[in-house]
Amino acid sequence: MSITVNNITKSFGNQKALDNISFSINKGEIVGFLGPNGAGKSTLMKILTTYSLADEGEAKINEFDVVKDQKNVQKSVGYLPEHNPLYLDMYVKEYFGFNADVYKTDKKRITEVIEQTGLSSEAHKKIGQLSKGYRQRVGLAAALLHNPEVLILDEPTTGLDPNQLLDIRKLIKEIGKEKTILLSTHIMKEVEAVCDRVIVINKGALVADKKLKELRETEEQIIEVEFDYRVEEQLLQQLPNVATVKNTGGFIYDITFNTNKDMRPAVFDFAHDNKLKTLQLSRKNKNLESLFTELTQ
Ligand SMILES: Nc1ncnc2c1ncn2[C@@H]1O[C@H](COP(=O)(O)OP(=O)(O)OP(=O)(O)O)[C@@H](O)[C@H]1O
Repeated sequence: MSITVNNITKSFGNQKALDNISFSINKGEIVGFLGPNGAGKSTLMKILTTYSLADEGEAKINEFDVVKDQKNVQKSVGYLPEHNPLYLDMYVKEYFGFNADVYKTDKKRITEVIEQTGLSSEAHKKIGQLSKGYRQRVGLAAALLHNPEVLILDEPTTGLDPNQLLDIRKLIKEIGKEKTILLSTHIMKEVEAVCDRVIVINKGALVADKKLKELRETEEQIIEVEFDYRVEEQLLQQLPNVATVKNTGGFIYDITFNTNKDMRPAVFDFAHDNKLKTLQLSRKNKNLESLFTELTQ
């Protein structure tokens, strides 16, 4: 296992920031750690990277205990903290040189990470002169410098413009081909774009741990249909697997089904059997964003 979290609990005063959290992450997975503000994401990430201690439970990175074997944990993990603290007066290369000295890393890695994170054109500049997207790249490069197997990224795309956001997501996905990644975010779309699996926490408790594929399969299906005539909603309720029926205006209906099976043919046959004409018929999947809202409400 690359990351193991066993019954971790952490309180600040009488507030429980983490309440008995457990999960494990296999080598090579890219996992989204999703939760609203104050859910406890950063707190757990600080515990995993040895910056903070849990009150109860245990956690391991690459089988090294985060309390008993801190040095090996720090060697195994690269961490991009929230707000990406950087020395703005340093030149990019100078900053990596400084980090390489602190972590006793081979300086050859500097050129490698500059290339890997697409920083070549900016490497001669001061960090303070860089755009936010490039500063994120510097943070990522610094986390990669000692070539760790596991990366822990705390909200790596917050505050980026849409283009920078896409670039950084692409870069993380690329890096994820070689590393295990746990990245925190508020945004379900980000998880969809980058991750294979999502762990959702809310108010310190784990509320979901699913592969994206599974989540998509459990989604409800909504069929939007327009007939040429009014239909009693009760009649539509008789279709198999119907959860709800809603008239959304005119002769248009949103029918929600609790099944993965494509229900468009059943709706089409229903219209035919009831001597109705189908003017339009489309399937909409309940999006993952609304699923997140439900889980964290
Ligand atoms: N050092 C601290 N002292 C007191 N309370 C803290 C401390 N660190 C975190 N907390 C509290 O613990 C809870 C969890 O905070 P945490 O920063 O882990 O949430 P988060 O999910 O990372 O939120 P965000 O998405 O806003 O960054 C919050 O209520 C926060 O105020």
